[in-house]
Amino acid sequence: MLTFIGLGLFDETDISLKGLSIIREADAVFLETYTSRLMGADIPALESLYGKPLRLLSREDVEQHPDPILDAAEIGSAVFLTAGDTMVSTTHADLRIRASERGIRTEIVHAASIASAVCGLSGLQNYRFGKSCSLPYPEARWMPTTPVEVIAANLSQNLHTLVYLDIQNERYMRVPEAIWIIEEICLKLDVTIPLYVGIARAGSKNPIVYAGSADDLKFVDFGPPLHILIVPAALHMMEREYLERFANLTPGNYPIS
Ligand SMILES: C[S@@+](CC[C@H](N)C(=O)[O-])C[C@H]1O[C@@H](n2cnc3c(N)ncnc32)[C@H](O)[C@@H]1O
Repeated sequence: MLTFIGLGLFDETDISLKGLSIIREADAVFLETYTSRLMGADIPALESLYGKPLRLLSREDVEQHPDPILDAAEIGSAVFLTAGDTMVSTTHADLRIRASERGIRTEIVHAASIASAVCGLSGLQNYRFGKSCSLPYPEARWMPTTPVEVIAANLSQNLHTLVYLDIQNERYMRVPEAIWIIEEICLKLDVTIPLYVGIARAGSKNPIVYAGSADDLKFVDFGPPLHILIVPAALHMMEREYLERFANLTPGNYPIS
């Protein structure tokens, strides 16, 4: 049996009671830390809550060499843990398919995801989001323009864009550096983004949400990671009022629908 369990957004207390009891009964507990992280909990805190040692997995372990996970699930009960919801913006559907091909039963225990948390924190309506994108750190001369192409396509259809920010080992992309990168790509593609919403530490006691132009947000201190960015389409009246109340948006020169 292989159970995919979401850990929620910030620390060890964000897991569901259902998820926790399955982990406590499990024979093998795997945790992947490359798609997202619980920034408010370290590995010893998780192990102490679960009463189990964790086996940490890299992207290669999951995507290229998943046999140790599947072997454990074949002979006993294995759990596969991910921050957020295990099946949101991750590649874990592939692992579930591989398990099924080997005749291993699977189940999912859902959890809060950044994809839904951003709606509550920003007031931007869930049904108005288009395709999301990921923003990688540029490397040497490599700076893919795809994220801005996705944003521009969404803006042309009056849809919001959720931009996931890169995580590389202990390096976490912050909102201001993401905006610098996006604005540089915008210059190349001749795209204008009038408004951004930056969010830090969703699920913690002190999430930060700021809305403003690139020039406003490039210099805001959002504090420690994780961070995420939204490029809103033209705002509905209630979205605008929400951002003014909860995200320091100053009434100004941005599109209203
Ligand atoms: C690829 S997504 C994985 C989403 C995860 N499976 C979920 O359902 O929440 C990871 C990215 O989402 C953003 N993110 C995840 N959790 C966050 C949080 N608590 N606060 C702010 N941003 C977060 C970061 O940009 C991070 O790099």
